[in-house]
Amino acid sequence: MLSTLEDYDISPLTGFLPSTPPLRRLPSYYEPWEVLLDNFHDLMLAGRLRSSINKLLILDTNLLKTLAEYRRAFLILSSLAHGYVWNKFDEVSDRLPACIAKPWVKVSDYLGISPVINHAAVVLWNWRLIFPDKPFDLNNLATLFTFSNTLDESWFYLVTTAIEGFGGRAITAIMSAILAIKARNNQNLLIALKDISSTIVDINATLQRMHEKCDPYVFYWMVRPYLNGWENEDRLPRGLIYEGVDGNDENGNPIYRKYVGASAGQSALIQALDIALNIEHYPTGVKPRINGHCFMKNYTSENSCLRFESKFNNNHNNHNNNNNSNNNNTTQQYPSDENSIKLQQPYLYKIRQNMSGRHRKFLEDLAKVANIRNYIISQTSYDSNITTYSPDEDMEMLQGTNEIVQAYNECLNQMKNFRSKHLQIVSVYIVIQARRNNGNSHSNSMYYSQINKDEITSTKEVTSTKEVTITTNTTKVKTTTNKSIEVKGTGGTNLIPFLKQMRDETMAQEIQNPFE
Ligand code: HEM
Repeated sequence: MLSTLEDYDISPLTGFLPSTPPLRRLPSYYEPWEVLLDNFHDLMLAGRLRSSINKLLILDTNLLKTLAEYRRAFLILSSLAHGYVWNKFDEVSDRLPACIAKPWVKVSDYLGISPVINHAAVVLWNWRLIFPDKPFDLNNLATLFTFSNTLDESWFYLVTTAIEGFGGRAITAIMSAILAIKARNNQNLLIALKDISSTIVDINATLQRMHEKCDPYVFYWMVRPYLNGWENEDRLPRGLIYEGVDGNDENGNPIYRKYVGASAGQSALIQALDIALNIEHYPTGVKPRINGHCFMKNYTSENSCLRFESKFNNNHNNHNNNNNSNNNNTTQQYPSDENSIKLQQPYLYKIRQNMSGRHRKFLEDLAKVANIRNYIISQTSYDSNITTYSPDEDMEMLQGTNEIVQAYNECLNQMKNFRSKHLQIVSVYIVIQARRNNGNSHSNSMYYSQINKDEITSTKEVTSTKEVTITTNTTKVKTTTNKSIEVKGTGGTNLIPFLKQMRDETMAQEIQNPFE
């Protein structure tokens, strides 16, 4: 059973965003952190960000009192940490000094979140209202911090913040749908489904505005590098040392941690919609199978994959292979009991560690009660021969069910539209940018296009497949001689097949309307 939204730190008005704008300054004890953030860009430009951070004293996190203060502390420490590690004017650092690492781990523990930059830090807890007396709206939002000090980066976060702002409506409608099903009130269910789909329409319209003020070049080359984590990261193959936190292993070597960085894929809102609508996602290259055997490699438990088959025999398990560096036995993620958690897209589970603990708990609890699709299917099997209703009442019920099926399918359709638009965005903001590095310059950015060529640190040819891997300071691109390109996502995912499958799985849940 679900607790109250408040227990999950969700607002019926603002969803996963805090119900009041995030705190803009910590109490005076934490002024050294705040001052460093105030001067972040100047210090970086002057080549003094790292040396200034190195001089910080280790501050005591016990003086943080409220949730808002913890969130602000998380934003500051994440920004300073990622600025320290990925500082564009220096070599990448594989160690984070204790003055950041120790408080960051403590604050993260409190929030139930991994100590790495995430969607919550840059989107949920990184905004203010320009006119505080005016409503929450994309045209009334500003960011608190950006790495690149560009309007493009602000816009990238704020479009996403505005999307999260629809979370209040979406979650309220989801809760209404669940209550309506409990009360077997189809009229209320219909209203709730229509609310959900109209909310997704607004989300999609907002997503479309990304192009207005966020230049793909700026995003890819000046922003994205700072959002990287230290897992599946060529420049930090062992991860990052959190000094003063983990100590050394039995051989006396420092212990490294690995985490994936920030991605809007960590939006609890989108995952909540998927869960509520019973949209199921599977490992890339795997599709459900009604009866049969699982052909996936690395699965020792036959039970855990009975319902699945490999779609592409040799290209089926990118996400598993890429995302289990802390977990050698891939079967551990999936209970063999099919009636509990089904075999799911592992990356989506993994990135829940980058959501706050209470939001993660909401998704887990929601999954236990989400039954909209099954309920609607049960309604479509209504048999007029065995009811005692009059023919008129029968007809009314059939029409009602018909409308509910259509309303549910429309929700799926809007989720598919979201994913189609998102795929276009990813192509423009990532894939085309990655290709640009492969020889083409950017007309407006001579300086950076020059840097990009200079940044190429190695190329490796795999002669059998004619693949060339180009490694730069900011990305890794695998290309073939005919210029086709494979680009990785935050979690090391082969992102286009992953995102396309996510889109296709959305419509796979469409309910056939028996009344049409
Ligand atoms: C310039 C804009 C954007 C870019 C370049 C982008 C890029 C990506 C990439 C590369 C992934 C693959 C997984 C990963 O690397 O984590 C991804 C996944 C995802 N992104 Fe975005 N994204 C953008 C904007 C947004 C926005 C505004 C949202 C809204 C919340 C969003 C929601 C998602 C979701 C939910 C996923 C998981 C896959 C899915 O559910 O279909 N993205 N994104």
